[in-house]
Amino acid sequence: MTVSPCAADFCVYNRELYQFLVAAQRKSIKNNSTQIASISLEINLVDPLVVLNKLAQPHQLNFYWENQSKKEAIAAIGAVAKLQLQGKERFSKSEGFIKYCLKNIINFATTERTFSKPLFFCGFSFFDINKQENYPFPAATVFLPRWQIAVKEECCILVANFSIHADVNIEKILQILWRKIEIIHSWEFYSPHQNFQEPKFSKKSVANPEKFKSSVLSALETIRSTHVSKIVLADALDVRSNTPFDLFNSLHNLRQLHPNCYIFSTSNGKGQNFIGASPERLICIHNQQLITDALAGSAARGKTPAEDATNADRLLNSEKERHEHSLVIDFITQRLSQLGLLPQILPPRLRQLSNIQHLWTPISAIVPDEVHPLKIVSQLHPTPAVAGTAPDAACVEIRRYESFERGLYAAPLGWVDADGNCEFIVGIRSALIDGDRARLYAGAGIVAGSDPEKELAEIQLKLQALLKALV
Ligand SMILES: C=C(O[C@H]1C=CC=C(C(=O)O)[C@@H]1O)C(=O)O
Repeated sequence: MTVSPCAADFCVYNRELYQFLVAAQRKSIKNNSTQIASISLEINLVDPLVVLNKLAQPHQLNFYWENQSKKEAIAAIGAVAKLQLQGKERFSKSEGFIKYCLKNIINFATTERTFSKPLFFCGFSFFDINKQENYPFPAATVFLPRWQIAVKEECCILVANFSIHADVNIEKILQILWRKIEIIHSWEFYSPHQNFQEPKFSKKSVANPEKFKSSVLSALETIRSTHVSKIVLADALDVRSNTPFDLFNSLHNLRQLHPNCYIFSTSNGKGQNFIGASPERLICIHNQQLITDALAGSAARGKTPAEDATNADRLLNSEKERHEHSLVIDFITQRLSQLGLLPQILPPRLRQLSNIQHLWTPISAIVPDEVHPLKIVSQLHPTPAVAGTAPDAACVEIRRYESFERGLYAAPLGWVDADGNCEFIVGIRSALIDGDRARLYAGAGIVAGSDPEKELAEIQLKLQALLKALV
């Protein structure tokens, strides 16, 4: 067996770690409560997606997150603590659960680097309650993973979380830890291959194109005759493959095809996964500095630089697209102000993706200590970018027009740490994968002046970008 320099360094920690775990066990016995020992170590550089692929078991919860522009990727595998629930109070109950867990976490950190603390991974559904009885994900899932492997700018940190109580064997925990690091290090030079095969799928739109266009016409009538000024209508595409979908290769394709989107995946521990490549950040808080995106209003990328510039120009100057966009800015600034924050609207710009471009206005604010990230998530979700205006009334229309359960589509997905840092995206451009079946989702904002034909084309463009990655 070859011992890498990094592995040799770990022996230095062995004694300290042993003492740390013994102290955690004493505390657990004294308080008559389970403690969570969270150990963070810098390890050799591995690709978290490779670790996810090799380590994750279908019966475990897991989570994958990647942002190439920030040089960040995280894989979270297994759960030492989890909460799954539904209902109106799902955000506040999730916040309570995280705070409760944090009281029992004791940290052993050998590094102060980014992602050296345990993160709580969260996945919410669009609605408080999923009406489809057998929808495979609950309306809220929060978990503290057993293994968290994160890369930030070429530095790889492993966080291992262990439940400690009177009966655990400390020597065995250390053995499990060192053995796991050894295994993870053996994947150091492993990199996935790009794998764009000719699709062998059968495809079926859940609502056929004619039905979608007629829903747009009805939505326009609602907009004309009521106080609802925007409704985001989505469509779902069901795809069936000859063989089970390969999650790992699909995620790898997504990150190749959409380098400036957030690549994500979350599993329910029962074999179903929800994956995607989202351009939309709901909130990111780093050292109390919050940033959120107003993202709405779309145009295709051009096939030539000249066509691209014309499309961009048309988008920037379209009254209809700017109105659709401004509804999102107004809502976000209003909701942040209601929380006592002072939102600053940054200059508008374009968010240009591989196949589509959007109007984009980042909004920033400082978050006081007492405002938990999930409070902000609950205030912002759903924004008019994915629901409409006013969101509550628009949601009633969405339930009326869409024949499928949105589930995790267009809902908050992300992580929170103990210091109030977090990042949540909106789960758009996404798919629910179940063996050889996938359901792909995409939506478009309908406002006065929307053309059913163009809205359908926008949705198809979004679905195609996702479909291309699935293998
Ligand atoms: C609801 C989706 O996109 C939203 C985000 C950006 C642009 C949008 C639009 O122009 O309609 C949508 O509001 C989706 O892709 O499923």
